[in-house]
Amino acid sequence: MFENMIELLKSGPKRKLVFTEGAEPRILEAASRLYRDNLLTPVLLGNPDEIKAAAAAHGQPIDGCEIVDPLAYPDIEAMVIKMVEVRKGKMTADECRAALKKSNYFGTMLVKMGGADGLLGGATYSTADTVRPALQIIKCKPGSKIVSSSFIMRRATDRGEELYVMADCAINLDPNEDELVEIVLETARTAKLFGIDPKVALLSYSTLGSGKGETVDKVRKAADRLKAMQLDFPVDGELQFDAAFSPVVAKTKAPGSPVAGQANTFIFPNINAGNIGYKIAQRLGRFEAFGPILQGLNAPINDLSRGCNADEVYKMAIITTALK
Ligand SMILES: CC(C)(COP(=O)(O)OP(=O)(O)OC[C@H]1O[C@@H](n2cnc3c(N)ncnc32)[C@H](O)[C@@H]1OP(=O)(O)O)[C@@H](O)C(=O)NCCC(=O)NCCS
Ligand SMILES: CC(=O)OP(=O)(O)O
Repeated sequence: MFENMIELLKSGPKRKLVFTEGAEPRILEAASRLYRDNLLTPVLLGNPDEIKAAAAAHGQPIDGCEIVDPLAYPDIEAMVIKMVEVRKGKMTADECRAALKKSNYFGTMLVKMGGADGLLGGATYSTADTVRPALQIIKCKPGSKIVSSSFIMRRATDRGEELYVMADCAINLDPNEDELVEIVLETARTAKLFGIDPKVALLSYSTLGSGKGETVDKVRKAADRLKAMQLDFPVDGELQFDAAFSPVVAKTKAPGSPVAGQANTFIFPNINAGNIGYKIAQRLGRFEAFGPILQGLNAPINDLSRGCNADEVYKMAIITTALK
């Protein structure tokens, strides 16, 4: 799954990736490995003395990394001026100056001003605190109305690698019908970037009318709209997870569906279902979970789960930088 991305990063000019939590041991381990493997130039944010002390304490050489201290940045006033302009009257210069003391806002502005190619944060920051500066400063790419997210779920088996996509498990709390349609289109695009041929199931507690309720209606209406589009991948819904996944159950619950029993891209009706669902697959099903990979954003900025390990940071850094 990573071979093409690694090849791309090794062969092209070195891209710079900002890490907002520069002194965090998992970040230091991943940054050291990313530089050693000649994949990218890590930009570690924080106090240089603290970062160097943490790197030494954990035996991580970081000679190839850049260290930038938001509290001692020489061009901070230019950054404040740009941030006030981008926030369009929503933040004063003093508010921007205060926000830029924090590495989540500083790192996002560094990307906005072209000082780095992308950003990866969230090893200690919550998702909301990692993503909010990106929503406010980087904003949606042309043609997108919302930023959403997906997880690539991977598990090695005797028969090779199992790959699935799950969305939106991290950003939109309760997407409406329009937002669900956009999440499906963006998630199918993400699936293709990872070499997955998407077969998309819009999940619910009901299969094709077996249950009733407003949330079922929302999912079915979104699925009906998608089915009416000329898409180059199959979509169906509303489907329960067993009907979407199991060919045996699909025969009973959704015979004739182009997706039921073979879905590989699962769209949840809300963030409760999505976040719980992907973590169950990760912890009970022993899937590796790569994400949340942000979709619809104007620059490559990604979040980590606070439960991530150094290897997951390493892989998310590759994904973030390669997908620029
Ligand atoms: C993403 C999130 C932080 C945004 O919430 P928020 O900061 O309260 O949002 P606000 O309504 O104040 O909006 C802040 C800005 O972001 C924009 N925004 C909010 N949600 C957005 C979305 N889904 N897509 C694009 N822009 C969005 C708003 O338009 C606003 O922009 P503006 O300030 O330029 O007008 C919130 O939806 C959230 O907490 N999501 C769940 C995160 C989480 O806990 N996940 C579970 C663990 S992964
Ligand atoms: C994606 C996610 O759930 O993040 P965290 O575990 O940090 O809340």
